[in-house]
Amino acid sequence: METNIFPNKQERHKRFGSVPPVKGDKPLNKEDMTDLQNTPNDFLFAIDSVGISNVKHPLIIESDYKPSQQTTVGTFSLTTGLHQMSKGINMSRLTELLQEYYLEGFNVTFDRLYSFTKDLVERMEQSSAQIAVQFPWFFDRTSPSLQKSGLAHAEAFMNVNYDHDNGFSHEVGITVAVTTLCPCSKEISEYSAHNQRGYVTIKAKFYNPIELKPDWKVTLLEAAETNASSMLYPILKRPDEKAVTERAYENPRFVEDMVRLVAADLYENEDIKSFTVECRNEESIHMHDAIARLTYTKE
Ligand SMILES: Nc1nc2c(ncn2[C@@H]2O[C@H](COP(=O)(O)OP(=O)(O)OP(=O)(O)O)[C@@H](O)[C@H]2O)c(=O)[nH]1
Repeated sequence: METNIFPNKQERHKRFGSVPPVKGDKPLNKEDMTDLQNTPNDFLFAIDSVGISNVKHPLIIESDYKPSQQTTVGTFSLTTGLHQMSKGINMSRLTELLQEYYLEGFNVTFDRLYSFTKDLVERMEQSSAQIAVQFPWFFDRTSPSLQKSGLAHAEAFMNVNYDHDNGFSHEVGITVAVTTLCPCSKEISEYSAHNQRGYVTIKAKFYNPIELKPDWKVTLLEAAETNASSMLYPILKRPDEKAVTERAYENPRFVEDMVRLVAADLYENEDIKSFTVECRNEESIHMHDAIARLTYTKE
């Protein structure tokens, strides 16, 4: 092949429209640049939350199911309140703090998230801060008959807020995929019953999140899966498939049944203060979904 048939890279860029930078008169050093965000004035309103969302970042989670520790990818939202007299927050400090926590090994426990929001309030010189993180959680799952092991996953989230006046608040949750078999279809048909993949979403608040001993992810996962027609499995051989099919037939569930049965388990759990349960079935004999939702707060 003939070499040097192209102009060099700089020439090529020029040919494709690149131009040299203008000789500007704006300052180049940080200390000489205007700090617009920190210009004080009356900016009419205070703001509840301002910051960044859709931040992808690795994090560490621990679990009562195997693997007991894993690195996964979180999608973060990092925000603070903003005083009426401040024009803007210093957004670079949000990812700066995330990097500091990452270098220490960002293990997303309640403890660490509480500490993060408090650090954020100080760093941002505001009186409230919020962190919200959503991540896939992987766990070992063995098939019901032949005990074939594989990795399943659920989507989990943790939200923590801190403000000077009210302290900390939190909400955590999980979305779990399950099988639901239609009770009506089973009742009216000579044989078979249609079934579908259902998505159970549980949001919960705990009385004492910092001291919480059992893994909240496992608590919520089990509430969803043990009340479904069947849980899902990554690997199923023929004896396993038979077991799952028959178990689903023995445990038919409407979306209404799902949210009520899951709610009963959460009600009985003494660590849980309030919860919301939603079930969405992707109907296999319709083009639409069936949905139900239930919210409960203990006295
Ligand atoms: N407040 C605000 N910042 C934005 C907005 N859009 C982008 N920015 C960010 O502004 C950031 C730079 O601002 P600062 O964090 O205030 O930088 P700085 O003043 O050098 O940081 P400090 O030394 O910590 O005060 C960049 O990361 C931009 O992404 C916006 O709508 N509002």
